[in-house]
Amino acid sequence: MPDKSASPRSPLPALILIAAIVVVLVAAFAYTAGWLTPNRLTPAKIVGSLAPPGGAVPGFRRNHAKGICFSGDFESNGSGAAISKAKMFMPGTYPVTGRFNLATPDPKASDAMARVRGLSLRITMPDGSEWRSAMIDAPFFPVATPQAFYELQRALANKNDPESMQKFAAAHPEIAAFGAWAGSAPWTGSYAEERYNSLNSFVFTNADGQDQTVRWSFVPAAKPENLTPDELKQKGANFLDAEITKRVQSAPQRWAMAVTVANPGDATADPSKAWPEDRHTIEVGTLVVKSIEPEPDGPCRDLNFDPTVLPAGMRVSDDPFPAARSAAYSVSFNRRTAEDKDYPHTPSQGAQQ
Ligand code: HEM
Repeated sequence: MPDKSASPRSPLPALILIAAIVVVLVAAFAYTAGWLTPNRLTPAKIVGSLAPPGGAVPGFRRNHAKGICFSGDFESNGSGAAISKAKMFMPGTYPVTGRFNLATPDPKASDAMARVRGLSLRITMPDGSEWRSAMIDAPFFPVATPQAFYELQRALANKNDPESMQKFAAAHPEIAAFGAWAGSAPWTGSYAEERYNSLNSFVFTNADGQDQTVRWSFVPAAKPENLTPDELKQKGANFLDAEITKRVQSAPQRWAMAVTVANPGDATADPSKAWPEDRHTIEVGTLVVKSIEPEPDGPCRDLNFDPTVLPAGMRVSDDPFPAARSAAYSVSFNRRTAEDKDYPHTPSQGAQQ
């Protein structure tokens, strides 16, 4: 018989446990939302910092907002298989969707004002795997960390403190080399005459399981013809789009893909540090740009050239940028595609990330 005189079990411990679980869940949510760490750098904050003076331009990329799409092929010569088992390094030809672009958050910026030009690529392999990459023509990045990139945007936008950039440069001396490059490097008159660099480091793994840390560049076949400052000034605001459209109509344009392997001790986690020129470099194939399509009707508009979309045989390294970029590009992609009505074109196929 049950002992009716015994007191019923107290519900208190169960209630305390439930309350504790609720507290942990609320704390996890608050942490994720950044409420407990207001100074933590979030992808939304970093993307917010990229707005031009008049505010973000709805419907457009939050950086590298001005650009033009292209289609073409990657012709692999097979040499890349020695360092990566990625399918795109097997001998063969693989379709490419890409975008030439300018490093500005303003889609109406004049081409003569944008110092940095970019090349974005998506190579699709027969098994459906993809390689995406977004490179620039600078030989190194202005800053060493994603946090410094955010602080740079804040310093550039800080109109209340005339010394904000001097203070930034004192705290981030690596920016001096970039300033020297930006002030002295020649300007060409064509996207086709630029060399584009990954700057970030990645790890390639070959079929034998050997890892090597690498960077890559796309080296133009076209000879760079430098513009004088006067010639640059006389160019129209959109001369680069007009030039590349005409040039590709008359002949496909080519870039050799060169993969550079790090030596032990090279700065793999810091894209503001170029590696010495003598590093082992393998030419693995050729990018052939065959047609140019305006961005509004083009296949690149609703692509996110997330640098962490990598096939088997490639992975991110100790470089913190690709992960930070991936998170920021996703915020930018989500914002711009949600603002579709503000962009001068509605894709019939819907957005793809
Ligand atoms: C923490 C550092 C960085 C941040 C926060 C950042 C942010 C962004 C954002 C928000 C976009 C627009 C993405 C979209 O809407 O699809 C973008 C595009 C781009 N970024 Fe970055 N970026 C960073 C570093 C870099 C680096 C290191 C490179 C080159 C080595 C680079 C090259 C590009 C290029 C070429 C594009 C154009 C991509 C396209 O055509 O869609 N960025 N960046």
